[in-house]
Amino acid sequence: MALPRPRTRAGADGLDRLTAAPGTALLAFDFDGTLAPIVADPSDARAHPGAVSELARLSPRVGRVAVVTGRPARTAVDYGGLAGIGGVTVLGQYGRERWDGGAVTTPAPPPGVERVRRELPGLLERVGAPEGTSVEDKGQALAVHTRNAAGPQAALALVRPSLEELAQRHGLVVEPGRLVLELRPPGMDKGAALQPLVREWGATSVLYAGDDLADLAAFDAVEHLRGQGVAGVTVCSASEEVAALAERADLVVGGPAGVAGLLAELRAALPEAPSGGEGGGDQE
Ligand SMILES: O=P(O)(O)OC[C@H]1O[C@H](O[C@H]2O[C@H](CO)[C@@H](O)[C@H](O)[C@H]2O)[C@H](O)[C@@H](O)[C@@H]1O
Repeated sequence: MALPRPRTRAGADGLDRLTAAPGTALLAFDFDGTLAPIVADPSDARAHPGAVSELARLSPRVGRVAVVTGRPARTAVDYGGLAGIGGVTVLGQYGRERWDGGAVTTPAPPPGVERVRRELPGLLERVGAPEGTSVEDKGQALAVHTRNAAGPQAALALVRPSLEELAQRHGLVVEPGRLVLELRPPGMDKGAALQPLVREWGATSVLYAGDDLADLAAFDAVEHLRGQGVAGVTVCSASEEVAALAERADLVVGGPAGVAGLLAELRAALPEAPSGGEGGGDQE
């Protein structure tokens, strides 16, 4: 299969420049919904096997690979099998955490997180959150999931006003996602996380793939970087749950399996890695 042609001129230029100079390309990916198929229980999420194996093969052929996720960095490393792949950086919790093949660097969460942790169970009970609503405690943030409620969208709409009030009262923001509302610290987003990586590695091109609303900030960053001479391609890992990314992206592929396919096509378009270069993990 041939590498697909982005539907925008800027995206096509971005992909051309990436394949012409892969050694200074940054490939960045969201985790859930992009590298990992969406599943009912967040703790069951694992990267698509094809995506992981293609990342391992691609990593030695490009400048750098990054995963930019709302998950804790360590969770993405473990669920993604990323510790076995060299040249990968993981920015977790929307860029508050960083893993580079070693320990995770993470700041202390602001005090509002602990206050929200204490108040959340009582609040969900008071507003009548239906059975199946669950809380994922990520240390730096708390996520309220409704995927397993009988009416997931209605449940989300029911709890949203109270969660917004709670977040605001404790200096947090609400990050909406796929049948989830996260209460997290302000001041960081995936775009603010991505841009310093591009500068740090002197990337001349960047590809960013995502599936959810939080990835729009990274799409914004790619478009901003184009204005600064960094070529860019945005990729939507499409689903029936989110329309906004497909409308914006240069390339649209069918979920994590489609991302794996795109990575295979990209690899085929790049020169071979130096011998022995593929798949080696960073030292932990
Ligand atoms: O930035 P991401 O890597 O996309 O992470 C965003 C959130 O994804 C996870 O929730 C989503 O995936 C779950 C597992 O497939 C699914 O059950 C849930 O409905 C989705 O919203 C994760 O649990 C969150 O912590 C992430 O922030």
